Amino acid sequence: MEAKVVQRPLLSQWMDTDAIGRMRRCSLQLPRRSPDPKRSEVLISVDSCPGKTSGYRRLIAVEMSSPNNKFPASAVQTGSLGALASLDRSLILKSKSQEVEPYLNGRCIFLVGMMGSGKTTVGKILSKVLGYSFVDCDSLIEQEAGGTSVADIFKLYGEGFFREKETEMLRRASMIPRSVVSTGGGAVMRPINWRYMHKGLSVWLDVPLDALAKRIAAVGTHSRPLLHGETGDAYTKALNRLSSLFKERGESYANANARVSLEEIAAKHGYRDVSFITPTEIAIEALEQMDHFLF
Ligand SMILES: Nc1ncnc2c1ncn2[C@@H]1O[C@H](COP(=O)(O)OP(=O)(O)O)[C@@H](O)[C@H]1O
Ligand SMILES: O=C(O)C1=C[C@@H](OP(=O)(O)O)[C@@H](O)[C@H](O)C1
Repeated sequence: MEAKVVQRPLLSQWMDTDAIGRMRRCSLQLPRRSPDPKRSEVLISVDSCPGKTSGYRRLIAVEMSSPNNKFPASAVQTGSLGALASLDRSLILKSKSQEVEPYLNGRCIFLVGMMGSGKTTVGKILSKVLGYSFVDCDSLIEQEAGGTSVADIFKLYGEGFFREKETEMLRRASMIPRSVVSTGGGAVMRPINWRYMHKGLSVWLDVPLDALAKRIAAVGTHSRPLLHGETGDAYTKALNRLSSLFKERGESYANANARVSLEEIAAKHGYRDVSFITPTEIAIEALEQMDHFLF
C-alpha cells in the first residue's frame, strides 16, 4: 500500500488520519524538530481492520512533502505494530492534553452521562494526563455515609436523601480547582446542580443504550439501585430501565458544554461497533471536544 501525506502548516506533533480508505486507520508520528532537515523519521502504524487483533497491521511506504522541503520517509520500525497502536494513542492523549490544559485555566471538568457511560473510567484517565485530581461524587457520598454503599443509601434513606447529598457533593466539587469530577448519572436532573457544574466545564459521554446495557450486564446491577426491580436477564433489565431513564434525561445531558458521541468516534475510526473504542480514545475525543468549546 502506498500513501501520500502532505504536512499541514502549524501541524502539532501528532497527526491522526482516517483517510486511508474505508475501515483503515493510520497514524503518523512527526518529529517536533529534526536536526537534519533532509532526514526525518516518521513512525507509521496502519490498522487495516480495526477491532481485530494481530495480523492486520502493517507498515506502509509514505512520501511526505512540506511547504519547505520534499523528502521520502522511511519506516523506522518493523514487526507487529499492535503495541505501537496503543503507544500512538497514549502519545496523542498526552499531546492533546498539553494543548488543552493551559486554556482550562484550572477549571473543574464535570463528566456527565448515563450510568455505565464511562465517567469514572475516562475521568481517571483525563485527570492523570492533565495532572488534575479525580473526584467521584458517588464515592464521596458513600464515604460521608460511613462507607454505606449508594445502593444501601437508596434502600435505607430513599432517593430524595441521596439527591440532596449529590447536590452538596457537586457544590463542594465545584470549588476544587484542577479536578475531574465523575458525577452520578442522575445529577443532570436538578437545575441547582447545573449552577455548580457550569462553574467548570461539563462533558457528556453519549453512549448508545445497548452498549451501556451490555457493560452493566457484564458487571451486574447490584451497585446501581435504579436498575433493581426489573425482570428478565441482566441485559434486558438494564436496557429497559436505561431506555425509560434516557427518555427523561436526554435533554438534560444536552446542557453540557461538550458532547462525546461514541457513535461518532466509531464512524471516525471506521469501527463497526462502539465496543471497539478504548477509554483512551474516548479521553482523546473528550479533549478534542473541550478544545472546540474553548475556542
Ligand atoms: N470504553 C469502554 N469500553 C468497554 N467497557 C467500558 C468502557 N468504559 C467503561 N467501561 C466499563 O463499563 C463499566 C462502567 O464504567 P464506569 O466508568 O464505572 O461508568 P460510570 O462511572 O459512568 O458509571 C465498567 O465495568 C467499565 O470497566
Ligand atoms: O443514574 C442515576 O440516577 C444513578 C447513577 C449512579 O451513578 P453512575 O452513573 O456512576 O452509575 C448513582 O449515582 C446512583 O445509582 C444513581
